[in-house]
Amino acid sequence: MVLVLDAVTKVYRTSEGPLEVLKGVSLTLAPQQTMALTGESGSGKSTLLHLAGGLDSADSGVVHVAGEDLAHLDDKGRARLRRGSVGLIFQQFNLIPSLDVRANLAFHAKLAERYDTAWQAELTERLGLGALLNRYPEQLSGGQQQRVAIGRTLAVRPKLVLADEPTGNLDEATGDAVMALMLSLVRDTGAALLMVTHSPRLADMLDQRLHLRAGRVA
Ligand SMILES: Nc1ncnc2c1ncn2[C@@H]1O[C@H](COP(=O)(O)OP(=O)(O)OP(=O)(O)O)[C@@H](O)[C@H]1O
Repeated sequence: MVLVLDAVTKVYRTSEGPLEVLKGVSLTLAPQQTMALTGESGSGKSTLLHLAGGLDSADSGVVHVAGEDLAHLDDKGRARLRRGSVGLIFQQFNLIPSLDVRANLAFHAKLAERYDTAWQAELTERLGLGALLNRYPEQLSGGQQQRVAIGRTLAVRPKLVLADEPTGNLDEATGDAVMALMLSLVRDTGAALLMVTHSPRLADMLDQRLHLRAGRVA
């Protein structure tokens, strides 16, 4: 399994007192499996994604990513996992403004020492970025920026891709095109995908759906 969550709980401390956001969530994701995470606003979807990506830690329960128990990793270990095994794609594209498209695309792969010229060229072509390599993020449309963000993530060939409303900032036609590209690339690399979405239509494009209701699997 690429991702295992077992009886995971998460409580946020707020000024109004403790807020129990995840109340014992379990799921497993095998290589090449794609899963949509749906649920109302506030049901805990992003929190779950952050725990799976080692961006935050659970209060109880087990989170295993690519065979590693996150509770046994220190900050350095979690950072290593995020660089190598886990790819994150967010609604905001989070490109580096001072780097051109070519350098943005290569950034994570170089950090992780996984830069592969042939794969980089294939990603550039399949994402339709060949003519844009010398541009800077501010000179790109939203759909183009998200294609760069997807290429940057998949350049590393992560085992697990975590995506939070990856097409949430795009119009429907652009979003659908970006989604189709992301799915075909994820499937070709054999990665598993966990994607938060509000859209039942987008959820239907994935193999499975997990619905959260008030911090529990519904
Ligand atoms: N760092 C935090 N501190 C306190 N409360 C938080 C924090 N992050 C999230 N919350 C609260 O936890 C609950 C779940 O948030 P989360 O972002 O996981 O929901 P979501 O299902 O992803 O929602 P949306 O669909 O609106 O993005 C919400 O009530 C939110 O206000």
